[in-house]
Amino acid sequence: MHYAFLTHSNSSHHGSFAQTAAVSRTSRDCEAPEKEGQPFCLNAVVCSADAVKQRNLINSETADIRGKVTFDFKNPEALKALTTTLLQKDFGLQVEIPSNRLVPTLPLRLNYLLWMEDLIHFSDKPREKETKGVDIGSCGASCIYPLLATTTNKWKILATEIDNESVDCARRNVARNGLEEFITVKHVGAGTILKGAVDMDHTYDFTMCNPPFFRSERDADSSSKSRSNARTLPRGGKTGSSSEVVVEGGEVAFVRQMIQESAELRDMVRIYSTMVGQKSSLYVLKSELKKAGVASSTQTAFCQGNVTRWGLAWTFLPDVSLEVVSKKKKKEKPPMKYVVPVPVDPLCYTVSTVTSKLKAFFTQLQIEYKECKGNKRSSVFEVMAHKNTWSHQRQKRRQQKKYERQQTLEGNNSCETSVSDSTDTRSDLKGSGFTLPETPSPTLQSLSQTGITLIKRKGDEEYENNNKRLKKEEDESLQMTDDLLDYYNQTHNSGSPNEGSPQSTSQSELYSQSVKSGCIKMSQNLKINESAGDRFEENKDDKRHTKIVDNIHENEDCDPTLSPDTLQKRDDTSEGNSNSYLLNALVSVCKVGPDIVIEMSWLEGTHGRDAMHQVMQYIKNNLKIE
Ligand SMILES: C[S@@+](CC[C@H](N)C(=O)[O-])C[C@H]1O[C@@H](n2cnc3c(N)ncnc32)[C@H](O)[C@@H]1O
Repeated sequence: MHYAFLTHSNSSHHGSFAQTAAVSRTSRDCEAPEKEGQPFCLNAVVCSADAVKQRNLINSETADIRGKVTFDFKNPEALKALTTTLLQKDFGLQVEIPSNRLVPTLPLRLNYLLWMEDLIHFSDKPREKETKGVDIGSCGASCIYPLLATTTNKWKILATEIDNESVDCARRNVARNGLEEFITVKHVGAGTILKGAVDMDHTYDFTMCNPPFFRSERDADSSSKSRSNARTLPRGGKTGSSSEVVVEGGEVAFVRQMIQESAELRDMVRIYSTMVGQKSSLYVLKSELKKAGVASSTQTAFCQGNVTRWGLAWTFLPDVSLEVVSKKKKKEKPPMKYVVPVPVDPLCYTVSTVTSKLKAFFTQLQIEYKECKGNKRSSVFEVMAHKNTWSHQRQKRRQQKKYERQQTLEGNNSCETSVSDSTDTRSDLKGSGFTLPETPSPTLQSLSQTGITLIKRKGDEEYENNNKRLKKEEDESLQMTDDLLDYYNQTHNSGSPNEGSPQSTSQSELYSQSVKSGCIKMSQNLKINESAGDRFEENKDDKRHTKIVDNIHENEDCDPTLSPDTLQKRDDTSEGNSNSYLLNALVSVCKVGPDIVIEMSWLEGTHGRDAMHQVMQYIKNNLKIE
């Protein structure tokens, strides 16, 4: 007989619970594909379940026609025997569970504890201090959370419970495992959740709670009509007394009271948390948290097989950033990495030097940043950008130069037809007989932006070469624009361009021809790159290609003669509104062996990961340590 054991595979920094943890499925379930987004992977750890057999968990009547024996998950006695067997086998715990009490399913309990571990870890609690927590009103008869938490982490737990019978049984379970030094079981009155439970002379690292979810016996009955039709019936049998799972007002009322009491206790506890049984409750409770004025909060989903529960945590301490924990876990793709090159003076090659440079860039680019962590070996920031300040850098610089030049001219020249801006220059030039191509530069601009920052793909030589050539040609052509303007300004200031010398005509013709041929070449290149892009995207990501093409069109509208301000305004308006982030990412600077590595993990943003790539490119281009 083989059982599928769940192994936690996506968590945890300390690697505790890396051991096989619990059984929750039959071997038949094990063959079923995992649910999408499920944070656990089912490692089919094959184990001989002699102990399970010995305790008659296997109902031979449930053997199918091929003689395959299955586990009877509907049978509360079988569930109880399974849980106690696993606690013994995997954690060395001897646990008694009375027949009329809740049988804890281990994967869910472990999920919650692992999340708690992560929260504590990221809350930067000093390592040397022992971890003290409270298992509020949910120690139950088994005292499951305190037993697991102390066995695996040596945390000290105050476990509270209102039910007399459960309190007695929980105390026996603690004593049976010799854990009195770590766990205190406290009998509390029903009217209080936190205030009457915690010791006012102490501070705690966390509180946790698996509250009664239901407001009535009827709700608790899985076969009742109150259950939505969209939900499949639970596979497991019902265990537990109504006093354990039912509370007036259901979980929302229970947790609401908990939040209100936490607002009074505030900093006495670093992180408050609770499990939530229904997703709909989360929305209500999150607004309660807002009302209570918490400093930060986070939520997560515990997915195990068919059952999903949610975790909600909050803090009143401003230095505990819970959002970062959930965001860190949310990131689906590996972070972007950049190994900072060693400078001439290796003494400057430190995390703090790189960190200060990054802070300066963020300030310069108007990217908000919040330092989450900082020490000699690493620093972590959460960065938020509302607008794109890093694109069009070259264009903006060039525009700025032109402006400055024109301003100098205006200062020097009282001529009526002085150049006021590049658009005027264009029309003046037209009138003057110079042939300025109608809109050469939009194409160039579009190439500048699409070709360089958007079309670029790793590893495709043809692509890289095209981009390099585009960049070179663009530089040349734009340089010519500047030269032409210079030339025009010179001739214009010294008289009418119509009176230009043969030299001026030949220069303008030369210019016009080169720009034209540049444009033709570039449109060809654009096509080449587009088709290379097509090939690249064919089996990959159609959206990406659409995006490239969209950007080409968007950029074709771009007038190179726009003022730097107008350019910026255009960036601002095209890049989303003030309520949404264009980019929200985590940036870290870490010492990894001899290297200093900058990592960027995308969290969210209206422009996807492109914005993060662009900011990283900006850093690469500009980071000079000396
Ligand atoms: C859903 S059970 C959870 C039991 C156990 N922690 C587990 O996860 O299996 C909820 C428990 O909270 C207890 N409880 C309900 N209200 C309480 C309160 N105000 N203070 C303390 N315990 C309470 C119930 O008696 C019950 O044992």
